[in-house]
Amino acid sequence: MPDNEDYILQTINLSKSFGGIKAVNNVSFKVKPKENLGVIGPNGAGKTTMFNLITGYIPIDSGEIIFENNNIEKLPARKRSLTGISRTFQTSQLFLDLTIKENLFLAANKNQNTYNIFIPWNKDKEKIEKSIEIAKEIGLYDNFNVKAKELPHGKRRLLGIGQALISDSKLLMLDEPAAGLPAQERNTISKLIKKITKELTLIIIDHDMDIIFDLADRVLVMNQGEILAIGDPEEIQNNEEVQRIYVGGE
Ligand SMILES: Nc1ncnc2c1ncn2[C@@H]1O[C@H](COP(=O)(O)OP(=O)(O)OP(=O)(O)O)[C@@H](O)[C@H]1O
Repeated sequence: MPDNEDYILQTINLSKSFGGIKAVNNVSFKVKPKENLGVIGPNGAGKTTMFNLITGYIPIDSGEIIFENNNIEKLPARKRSLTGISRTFQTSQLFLDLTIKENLFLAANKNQNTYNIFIPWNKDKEKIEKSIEIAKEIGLYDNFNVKAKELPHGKRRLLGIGQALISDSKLLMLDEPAAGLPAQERNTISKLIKKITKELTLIIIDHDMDIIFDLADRVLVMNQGEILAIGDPEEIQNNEEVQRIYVGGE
């Protein structure tokens, strides 16, 4: 059995109910450093709730979350993000009236105070350079001074990923980054994710199996709050129980 040190993230019997619904029920899994873990499952399976529990956006009912050998389940969301966990949301969290430059700069400053809007642009050379570097990485440097609201949907998603990336995250958690985008843009996002996660650990939720099977080293399948299966992409594609829950589905 490998030591805990071999894992960047571990959940142990993680559970959360909403009223009578067991949204996440005794979920235990481990993620290795730099691994890409895909998370799939039908609507309502508990995928986003699991993200919310790991990132601290909602409190757990019971269980443990261990990140780099430290229990983090009692830390508030902001402190978890400071340990190196960052995420995107299904719906955009951008400041639409601000430019790409400003959105990235604010995200870079979240260590001081979650999105401190009073930090003047031009005062922090290091963070400006980081914002430029990330804008180039996500392919948006040409739009650096364009307001987020003027960007098409696909570019907004890229900016959301840029915001998550800018804070030196070790574990990047992406919740349906390509949902609702046309095939070509999904492809662009998928390529970008592949490029940026070479040195990072990734957990990605998506309904697009092409994206998941292309990016993931392992795939975790959730159903009705529980883990139905976890394994390498081929194993999961051939798993009869997994096939059954998708029959007539997505
Ligand atoms: N804040 C909440 N209050 C009440 N019920 C909730 C809440 N959040 C989630 N649920 C319920 O918990 C269950 C799991 O929902 P969750 O959003 O985690 O599923 P999901 O797998 O992410 O689904 P989708 O693929 O549609 O995003 C569902 O039955 C959902 O209705």
